[in-house]
Amino acid sequence: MDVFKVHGGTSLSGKIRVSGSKNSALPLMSASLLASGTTTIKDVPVLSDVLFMQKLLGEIGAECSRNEPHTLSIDAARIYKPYGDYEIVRKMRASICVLGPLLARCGRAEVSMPGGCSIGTRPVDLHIRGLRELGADIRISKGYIIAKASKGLKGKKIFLGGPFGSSVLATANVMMAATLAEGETIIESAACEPEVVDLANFLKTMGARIYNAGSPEMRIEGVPELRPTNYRVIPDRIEAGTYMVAAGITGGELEIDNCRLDHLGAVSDALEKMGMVIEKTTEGCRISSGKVIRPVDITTQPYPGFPTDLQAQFMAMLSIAQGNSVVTEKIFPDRFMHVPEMTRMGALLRKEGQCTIVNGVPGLTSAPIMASDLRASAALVLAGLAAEGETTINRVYHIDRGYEKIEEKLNKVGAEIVRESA
Ligand SMILES: CC(=O)N[C@H]1[C@@H](OP(=O)(O)OP(=O)(O)OC[C@H]2O[C@@H](n3ccc(=O)[nH]c3=O)[C@H](O)[C@@H]2O)O[C@H](CO)[C@@H](O)[C@@H]1O
Ligand SMILES: C=C(OP(=O)(O)O)C(=O)O
Repeated sequence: MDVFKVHGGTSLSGKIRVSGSKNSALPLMSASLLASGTTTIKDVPVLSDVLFMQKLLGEIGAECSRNEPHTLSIDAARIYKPYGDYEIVRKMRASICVLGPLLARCGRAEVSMPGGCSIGTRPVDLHIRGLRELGADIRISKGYIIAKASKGLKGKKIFLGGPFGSSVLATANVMMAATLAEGETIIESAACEPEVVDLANFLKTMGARIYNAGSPEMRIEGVPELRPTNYRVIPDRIEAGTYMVAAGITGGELEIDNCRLDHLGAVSDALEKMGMVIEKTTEGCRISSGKVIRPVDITTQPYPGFPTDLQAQFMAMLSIAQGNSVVTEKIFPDRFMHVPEMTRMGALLRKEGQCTIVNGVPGLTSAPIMASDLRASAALVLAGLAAEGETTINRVYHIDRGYEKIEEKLNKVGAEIVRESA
């Protein structure tokens, strides 16, 4: 298992390029199963999650190949096994996204209950409820979701809200299945995340009829079939937000290319309140640190609210702010695995229910620490960049799920991170 040795204390400066979005690319790859033929997706990041999805699609029968490093071709002419094996699906939450397309195209699917980051309980009841509403017969057996729709799927008005609001991947699954259903589907309480809109745009280029994606009430008119397409994935807003924090936590200045500021409204707002200056550039943005980091309260919410996937990274920066902040997690109330690790680095954090109170300290100190999940790992890298001395981060395989060459990108702008095989 690889470890990172992060030598902190240097201000970052220079230009960094954000990769294509992981959370967009993965559902797009599954959606390519909806059409017989070869779909090409550009700007697909090279990540372990993408490799897992390629493996899963390959076992289903769709051949994946990369002509260029970031261009992925998926030949879904034949599907010989509408099946998602536990050994792959347990590794990655997004693998549940093959369920809707397989059901719509083959009339049946058998997919293991998914895994993903250890960030608390992650049920799939909304996925199942949505697909059942479209007429699928679904049962759970031995950890597998077994779905059948021998007479096809039928459009319907479906309420997809759960106890924590909308669900990104349940919206994706139901939307994909509904593209080939008979008649009209309306998804109420649909997720509005940019990745959902990207998926809708992708499906539209395949011939799907989708209206109002990005609003809580989305409408889909079913069509008899979809065709393969060529498409470019949107930039990864979470990776961009992570690099914005990297500039702030090191008192530096970064130009961030391939970044959509319009997807980062709540994030930019929080950073500006913390004293950062953000300017739009043709390729993305330039972000410069203020004289001090000011505290700010953050509450994670569905888009356009503050993203849960940046909560840990912001906590790292708030831990050295001049004052106290409250971080409230409203999407995954237990997503605080980074708290004990940051505490080992001298952060003053007190968890109370779904909040963590952050008492800003003048600086962090290095320590051996353990990455527990993807975004917690990124947050620990950021904390390591700000800390005096050398921080050793164990289990960085988590970070390889969602950040392409993070150490190379950060080292180019002045960081000192060494990857070692332990
Ligand atoms: C691959 C991918 O895109 N992952 C993202 C996606 O995950 P994912 O789509 O799995 O997250 P959801 O949007 O579904 O989760 C939102 C909330 O709904 C709950 N819920 C979800 C499904 C369900 O059937 N029942 C239910 O109660 C969840 O426990 C959570 O409290 O959105 C999350 C929230 O923005 C992000 O943190 C993840 O990075
Ligand atoms: C939680 C994440 O991923 P997943 O949903 O695949 O676990 C993430 O991208 O931060």
